[in-house]
Order: sequence, then structure tokens, then C-alpha cells
Amino acid sequence: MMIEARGLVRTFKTKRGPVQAVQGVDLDVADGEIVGFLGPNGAGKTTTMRMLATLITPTSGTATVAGCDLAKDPVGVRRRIGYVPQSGSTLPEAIAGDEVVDHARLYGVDKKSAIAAGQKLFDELDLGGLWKRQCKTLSGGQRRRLDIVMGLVHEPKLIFLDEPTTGLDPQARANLWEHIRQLRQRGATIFITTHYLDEADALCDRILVIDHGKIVASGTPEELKQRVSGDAVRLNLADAGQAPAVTKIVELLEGSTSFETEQNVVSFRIPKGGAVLPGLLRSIDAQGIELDGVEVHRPTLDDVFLTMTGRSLRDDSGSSDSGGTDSGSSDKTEKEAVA
Ligand SMILES: Nc1ncnc2c1ncn2[C@@H]1O[C@H](COP(=O)(O)OP(=O)(O)OP(=O)(O)O)[C@@H](O)[C@H]1O
Repeated sequence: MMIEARGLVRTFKTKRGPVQAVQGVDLDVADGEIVGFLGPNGAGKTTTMRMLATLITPTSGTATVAGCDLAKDPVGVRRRIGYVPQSGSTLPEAIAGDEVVDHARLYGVDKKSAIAAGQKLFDELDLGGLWKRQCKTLSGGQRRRLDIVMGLVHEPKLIFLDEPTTGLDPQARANLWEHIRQLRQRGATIFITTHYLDEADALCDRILVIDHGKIVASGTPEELKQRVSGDAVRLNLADAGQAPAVTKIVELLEGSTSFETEQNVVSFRIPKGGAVLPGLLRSIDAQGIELDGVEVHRPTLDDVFLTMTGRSLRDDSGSSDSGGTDSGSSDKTEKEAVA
């Protein structure tokens, strides 16, 4: 197991009283997995990740990360991980390449290897030609990719990525996905938070959903989608008058729920909609009822979210870095802690 956490709790003291950001999280991440950590704003994702990356200490609970005990050997954990914070980790005045090399050297990489590894990553993440640029002159997307280079340059076996694709254009996102897949192929384990559900769906082997500081669901994207809502089926009837008869047939199907009729359309949800369809069509046909069309929609991760948390993840938070937390002030802490 690359990460094994039990009962992780983190409470923040604030002027308005304690904030229970993480309230007893158990999680396991196997070697070589890409695990997506999803949840609405303020759910506790960043706090959990920062605990696992040794940047803040848990109020209680235990964890083994990359083979080292989080409490007893935080230095061992730090040496084996890469962490790309939401808020970025480069200094505006610094030269991009220098930042990368300095960062790698903190992890014991010699200068020559650090330059070679850094420049290779620059090429792979479309930063070619920017090695000597001051960080503040880079575009937002370039700076984000520079953050990612910083997290990868020392070739960690476990990589924490906190919303790595926020602020990237679609092409850069796709490029980063490809890169993440390659990292996994080389044996790395990836723990990633994202607000983009399509990203989680396409990239992650497994997804953990957190809400109000607690894990509320865990599974492959496919399992989660099946478990929560089932497929949505819409039957277009040639004659709206047949809707009650069709509804009766549909209600008899095992696992069918959420029946709705709107004029000549009967809709419902059912697990594995594609598999029940042939039998259903035969039953409808046997009663002499004519259909104009049938649609089956697989549930999306957003459906999962809505069912699990009562909130949609598809809000506008992906388009800004706000998130409402202390991302500005955490910058320094993260840099110091890693150093
Ligand atoms: N340093 C802090 N001091 C006080 N409260 C904090 C601190 N850091 C986080 N919190 C609070 O803890 C809760 C969880 O925050 P966290 O940043 O972990 O959520 P998140 O799931 O990462 O959210 P987002 O998607 O917006 O980044 C929030 O209510 C947040 O305001």
C-alpha cells in the first residue's frame, strides 16, 4: 500500500471557534494507482492532502505514506513524495530553471541530473525555451505547468496533485493527463484532486468522494456511477395514451426507479440499462405497443455527486482559484515545510 490512513482528523482553531475540516478519514491507495479525490468546495480535500504530504500535522489519526510513518518519519515521507499545491510554489522573481534545479537539489539530486531531468520535463510539458525566464513573466498556464515540473523533478514514487489542471487550456490539460498516465506506467502512484469530473472519469483508476470532512464513497468511476443512480432510460411512445401501460411494464423491472411520464415519453432509471433493454422491448412489443425511439444515458460522475452530497460539483469553481480558503497565506508555509 502506498498510502494507508486511519482516522485522520484535523481541526483548525479560528476566531469563530474550531473548524473540523477533516473528521475521521480512512483511506488506502495501492502502489501504481491513480486515485481521484473529489468533493465540493470546503469538503476537506486540500487539508487531507496536506496532512498526507506532512505539511500540516493531523489533530489525530495515523498514516503510513510511501512506506514511512507520517508521525514518526515525516522526513522519510517528504523525501519520497512530490506535492503540487493548489496555490503554486514558485517565487515571482526567480528564474524558472533555477527554481526547478534548487528544488531537486533539496531532495538530494545532483545538479547535472537535476538540470537534465528539469529540461526533459520542460520539453514534455510544453515549456521549451522558458528555462531562463523569470517566473512572473510566464502566463498562468505556464506557471501552473512549472509547478507541476517542481513536483515531479526528483522523480517521486508518490505524487500529490492539488487541482493541477485548473487554469490550463484544454490542450494543456490533455497533455498533462497523458503525462500523468506515463508517470503511472513508470511505476508512480498519483493522488489527485480535481473539480473536473470528466478528468476524474478519464484518468482515475479509483475515486474517493469526501464531503464535510468524511469519505462518503469510494470505487472505480464505473462502480460509482452504477451504484448510485443507474442508467437513465427514455422510451418515446408512438401514442401517449399507452404511457400507463408502459409504466406498468417498466415498474416490474428489477431495480427500476424514478419513473416519470411526460406526454409520450416514459423515463426511469435502472442499473445496466443496456442489458435489460432487449427484454423490455420484447414485453412492450408483445402488448402491441409501438415505440418511436429509445435512449439510454449512462450516469455521469456529476449524478453521483448530486446523489451523494446533495450538491453539484459542476459549479464555477473550476474556473478560478478562489475556493474560499487560505490559499494565499499557505504558499509560504508549503515552501518552508518542503524545504
Ligand atoms: N488554515 C485554516 N484555518 C482555518 N480553517 C481552514 C484552514 N484550512 C482549511 N480550513 C477550512 O477547512 C475546511 C476544509 O478546507 P479544504 O481546503 O481542505 O477544502 P477543499 O475540499 O480542499 O476545498 P476546495 O475545493 O475549495 O479547495 C473549510 O471549511 C476551510 O475553510
